[in-house]
Amino acid sequence: MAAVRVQSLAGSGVTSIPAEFVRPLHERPSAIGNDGPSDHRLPLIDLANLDVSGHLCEKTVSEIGSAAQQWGLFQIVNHGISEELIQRLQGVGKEFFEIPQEEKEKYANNAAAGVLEGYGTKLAHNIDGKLEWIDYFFHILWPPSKRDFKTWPNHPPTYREVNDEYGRAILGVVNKLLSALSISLGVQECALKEAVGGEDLEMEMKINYYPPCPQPELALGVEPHTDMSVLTLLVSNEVPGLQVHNNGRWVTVDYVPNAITVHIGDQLEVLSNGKYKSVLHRSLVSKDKVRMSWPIFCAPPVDKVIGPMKELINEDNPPLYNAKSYAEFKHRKINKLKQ
Ligand SMILES: O=C(O)CCC(=O)C(=O)O
Ligand SMILES: [Fe+2]
Repeated sequence: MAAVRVQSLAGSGVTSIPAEFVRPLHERPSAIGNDGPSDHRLPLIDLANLDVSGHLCEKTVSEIGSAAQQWGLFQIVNHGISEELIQRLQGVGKEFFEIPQEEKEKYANNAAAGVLEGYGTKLAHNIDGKLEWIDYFFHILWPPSKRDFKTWPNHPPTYREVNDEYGRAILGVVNKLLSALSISLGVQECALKEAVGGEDLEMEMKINYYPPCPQPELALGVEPHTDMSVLTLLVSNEVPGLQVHNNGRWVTVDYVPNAITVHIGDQLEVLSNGKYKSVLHRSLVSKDKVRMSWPIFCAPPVDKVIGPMKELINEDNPPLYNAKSYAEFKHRKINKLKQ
């Protein structure tokens, strides 16, 4: 049976949301502790001076390191990716979601069978069977040898070239961030990149499409989670919705034009032996606007064994995490098994 798409449901003009989308009281956006004042500004880091003639600027490195420790999430500006390229990326993603439903269904994935690439809608596999107000598109972006163009949108025709260009540009930013995060840990500049597979590092593109929701106060776009990745780099359209959990409350991430939001993922928490925090985050939906976001998940190849970096372990700092292959980590996380 074909999945019911949230975009179709929203487009059918419903004025109340089906029961599966109604979150329990404590999860709702307005629950106590969920709507605390955003008095804390999330770190916004200017990368303009990060790399001056091959030397990483100490001040910027320390800003990145502190943000990774205290928040596990930060926004970066002057990252070197043009506004024009980000707009083109968003343009082709938006165009895909605007094609007729039956055209989109030609790309349907089969998440239940483990085929994640393609067009999808989350199936309920959380304990209370709740659904999320979101459809998505997902495909491997990097390395080029792992791309399967059959799973990429053919429409619009420029989808491939724009994503290729954006992927290459993002990889440059990822490399710089991994260098800065290594230095801030006190290990060699190339240490993290090597630990996550070097040139075999993989990047996955997800396009999140959150249709307008008649009862946004009862629903969630994406429920609270941490990303399994090393790093996630995300751009969104102008509609806010992403929230991060910090000091016992949810803090909304402001929309900053042309900024990229960087999440520390589970693999970096493990590699840093807990110094960097994999950030708990979720997203809310809007009553009358479509929200879209484009996270890129940077991950090790599945056979890469990830554990706390040896340089960080000594008598006073025992390893806090077990080493295991990324495939094993994913299996445990998806099946909610102990790591
Ligand atoms: O849409 C967002 O801002 C966040 C989405 C997210 O957390 C995810 O897709 O993993
Ligand atoms: Fe996420």
